[in-house]
Amino acid sequence: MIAFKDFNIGEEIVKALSNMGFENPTPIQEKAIPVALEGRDMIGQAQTGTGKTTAFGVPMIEKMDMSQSKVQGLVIAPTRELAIQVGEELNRIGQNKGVRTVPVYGGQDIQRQIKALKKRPQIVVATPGRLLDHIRRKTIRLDEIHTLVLDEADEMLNMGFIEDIEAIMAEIPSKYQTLLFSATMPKRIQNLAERFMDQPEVIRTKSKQLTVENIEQFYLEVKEPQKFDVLCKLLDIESPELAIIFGRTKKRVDELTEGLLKRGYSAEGIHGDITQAKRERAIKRFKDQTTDILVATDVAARGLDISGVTHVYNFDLPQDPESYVHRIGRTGRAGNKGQAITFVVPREFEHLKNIEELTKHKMTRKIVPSYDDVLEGIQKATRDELLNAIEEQDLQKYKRVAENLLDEYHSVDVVAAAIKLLAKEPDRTPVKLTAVSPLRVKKVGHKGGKGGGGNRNRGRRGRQGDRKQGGGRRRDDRRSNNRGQKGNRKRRNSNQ
Ligand SMILES: Nc1ncnc2c1ncn2[C@@H]1O[C@H](COP(=O)(O)OP(=O)(O)OP(=O)(O)O)[C@@H](O)[C@H]1O
Ligand SMILES: [Mg+2]
Repeated sequence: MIAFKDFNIGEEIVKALSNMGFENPTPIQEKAIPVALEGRDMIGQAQTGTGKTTAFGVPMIEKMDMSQSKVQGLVIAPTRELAIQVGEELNRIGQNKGVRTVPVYGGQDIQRQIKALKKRPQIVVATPGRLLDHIRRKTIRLDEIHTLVLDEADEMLNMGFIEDIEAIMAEIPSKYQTLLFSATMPKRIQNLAERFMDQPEVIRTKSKQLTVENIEQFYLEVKEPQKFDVLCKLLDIESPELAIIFGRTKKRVDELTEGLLKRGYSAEGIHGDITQAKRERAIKRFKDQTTDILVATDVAARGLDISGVTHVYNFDLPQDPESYVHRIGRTGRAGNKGQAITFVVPREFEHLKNIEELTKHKMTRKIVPSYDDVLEGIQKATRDELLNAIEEQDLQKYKRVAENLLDEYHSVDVVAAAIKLLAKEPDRTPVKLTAVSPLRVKKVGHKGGKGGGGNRNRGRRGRQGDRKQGGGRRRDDRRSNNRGQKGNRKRRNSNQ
C-alpha cells in the first residue's frame, strides 16, 4: 500500500495530511496526484465520498510558490457551502506550508471578501457569480493563476453555468493547468470539457458501479398524498442519526420542514432563497448534530461532506439521474455505511429505470410500513436507549426504587411500563403538503451519453453545439458571455 510520503510532495504537506488523519491515499488520490503533479490537464472521476478534494488539493498546494504574493490557484465550485468546505480542507492541507485559501461566494458581505483578498491568499475557492463580480470590480487578479480546478465539473459545465466558467477562463491570461473532478461525467460534458483542455488525462477509478457499495439503496412506491406520512413512519422506524431529505422545489422544502417540525422532529431546511447566514447556521447545527434532519433542494446535493449522515431520503425524485448519484452520496462517505431511500410515484417508474441504468445498480424494493412496524421500530429504539443507559450511566441512585418495585410487581410489567413511558408515540398531527406533479418524461432526440436519461437537458439552453473550438480561452468571447450569464444562472437555480 502506498503512503502519502511516497509521492513527490513536500514534508509539510505529508505532515498536514497526517494531522488530518490521512496516512494512505484513496484510489483516486493514488492515481490523480502523480498526474496532476506532472502539470497535465486532467479529468478525474471517482465515486462520492472517496477523497477527490484532497486529490486536487495536494498537487495544487505542492505547486504553490511561497515567494509569490499573488493568487496562483483557483477552485470553482457550484454552491456556497461547498466553496466554504473546500476552502477549509485546502487550508488544512496547506497549514504547515503556510498556503492560505480564501473562499469567495455569493450572499456574504463583499467588503469582507475584498479585505480577505487584499491579504494575498495563494488560493481562492469561489462560486462563479461572485467571482465574476470580483473580477469586474478588479478586486481579484487572475494573471498569476497556474492551476484551475472545477469541482463538480459536470455541474459547472452544464448549460446554466458554462458561460460563467468561460468568462472566468478568459480572464486568465497565462497558460494554466486545468483539473476537473466529479463523481459523474456524462459523455457530452466530457466532450465539451476536452475542447478547452490540453489533451487531458482521464482518470477513473475501476469500479463498475457509479455509486459506492456501502450505501444500501431502496425505493418505495408511494402515492403523492401519502408521501409525508410514509416519510414519518420511516423516520420513526429507522431513527436516523442524521438524515438529509431532498425535495424538488424551494416551496416543497419549506412545507416539508414545517410539517416535520409540527410533528416534533428536529428539522431545518436549506435552499436558494434562504439567506446565506441562515443557510450556514443550518449546516452548522446539522454538523454538530443539534438538528437531526436537513431538508434541502439539490443545492445540498453535491460535494457536502458531513459525517454522521446515515440516511438520505429522496422525498421527490431528482430531475437528472446524475443528481441521484450525488444526493445519495451525502451518506456512505469515507468507508462509512449509509442508506438511501427513494420515493417513486406510480407514474415515475421510467425515471427510476433511468437512474438504475446510469448507476448500474438495482435498488431494493421496500414496502410501505404498517402501523405495527412503526410501533415495533419505536419500541426497538427505546430498548436501545434503555440498554445504553444500563451500560453507560451511573444508576446507583435508582436501584433502591427499582428493587422495591420488583418486590411488588412482576419484572416484565415494570419494564413494559417503563418502555411505554419512554417510547415516543407516533405524532399524527395533520400535515398537508401542496401536491407536486410527477416528473415528466421528456423524450429527446439523441441519447446524451452514458446515462441516456430522457429529460436531462431540461430547461437548459441547447446551445452547446454552437460553441466554438477552444472558445473558453478567447477574450473576445467574453462580452457576449457576460451578457448571457445572469438570465442563465437564474434559470438554472430558480428551483433550488
Ligand atoms: N486519504 C484519506 N484517508 C482517509 N480519509 C480521507 C482521505 N481522503 C479523504 N478522506 C475523507 O473522506 C471524506 C470524503 O472526501 P471528499 O469530500 O473529498 O470526497 P469527494 O470524492 O469529493 O466526494 P463528492 O463526490 O461527494 O464531492 C472526507 O471526510 C475526507 O476527510
Ligand atoms: Mg467533492
